[in-house]
Amino acid sequence: MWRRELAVSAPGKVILHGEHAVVLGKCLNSPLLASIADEDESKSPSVEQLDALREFAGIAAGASAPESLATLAFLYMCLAISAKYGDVPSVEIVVWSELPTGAGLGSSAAYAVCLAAALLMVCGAISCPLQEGESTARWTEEELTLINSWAFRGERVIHGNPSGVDNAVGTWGRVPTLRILLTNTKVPRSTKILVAGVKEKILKVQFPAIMNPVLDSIDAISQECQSVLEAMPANPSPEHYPVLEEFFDINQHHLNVLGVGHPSLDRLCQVTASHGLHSKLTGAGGGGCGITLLPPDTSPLAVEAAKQDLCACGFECWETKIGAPGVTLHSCSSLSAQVLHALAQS
Ligand SMILES: Nc1ncnc2c1ncn2[C@@H]1O[C@H](COP(=O)(O)OP(=O)(O)OP(=O)(O)O)[C@@H](O)[C@H]1O
Ligand SMILES: C[C@@](O)(CCO)CC(=O)[O-]
Ligand SMILES: [Mg+2]
Repeated sequence: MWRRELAVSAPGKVILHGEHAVVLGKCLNSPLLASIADEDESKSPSVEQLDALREFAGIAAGASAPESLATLAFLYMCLAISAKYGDVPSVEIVVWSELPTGAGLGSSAAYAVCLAAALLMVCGAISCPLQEGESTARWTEEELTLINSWAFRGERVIHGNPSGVDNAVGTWGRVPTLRILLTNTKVPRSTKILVAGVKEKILKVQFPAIMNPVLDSIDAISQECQSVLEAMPANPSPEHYPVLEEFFDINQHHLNVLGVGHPSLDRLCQVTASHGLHSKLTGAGGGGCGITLLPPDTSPLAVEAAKQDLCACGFECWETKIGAPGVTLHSCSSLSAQVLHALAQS
């Protein structure tokens, strides 16, 4: 029997500005996202399709356990891709994530992007770009667009009403820009429920006039932040940062107004502020992760002290840079021992 082992990876994401506003039609100014809006089949899967799959898999309506949503997304993608491009051959799929799931870092989109790429490749809808002897390879722009559109549909299963931002980052990646501290409050939350809560709040009779200006302001912050980042040189100097820090502070307050804050995130912001650093939640909020901007002149001692205080709150933090390549195909022989070990345990 012909047998080949391949690995597909996709990055998670950190949203600087625009979470929630993007679901409500703001901030969609990137050509990547325009391609999502143009996607004819972006309304699928239908409610009926999902009901039928739930019945088939014995998953109760409204079930939100991670396994149920992951299974449903897999079943939908596998069947819909088979129906459109020809049968998915017999495959064994092992999934493992280095990202914390349900914490605001786009784990659901990374999962959907990897599944889309793997399923489309095994049924021949996209090529297998890895040549003999290569350790990694990426797909063509046209193939990435197809991967992204199927990942978006997978996201719809897990998340209900995704904007498409997370799967676009998982597919195309992002160039490195800023140094940040990424903190996981470890407070679990569901993106689906938080996004639905914001929608409900905005639709209340008296609220549109109150909430729409908040969304407009978040949109303006995203646009201004983009202008500042575009004007920044590769090695930015400290004077570019005060305005970015103010954007963080203002947006964090706005997100609290939308109802997606959490006491753990307030604590995170207070702790970092006591070391002169500015933070905001990232992703859907309600717990999960926060990001702290680290300007180039931040003293290493201040970063260390902030990390210690955050860990003392029971949080976990990493110093990192925003930026990663998008979905990538790897030969199994090139995977690190740590990844191979994790896959063997999955
Ligand atoms: N490695 C994985 N294996 C299986 N399912 C996964 C995996 N990673 C994520 N998921 C699915 O994604 C769900 C979490 O998605 P959710 O959108 O709530 O959080 P997130 O994507 O981590 O954060 P955000 O959407 O705010 O960036 C899980 O409940 C599970 O169904
Ligand atoms: C809250 C949200 O804006 C970001 C989740 O990472 C949802 C989305 O864009 O789909
Ligand atoms: Mg998600």
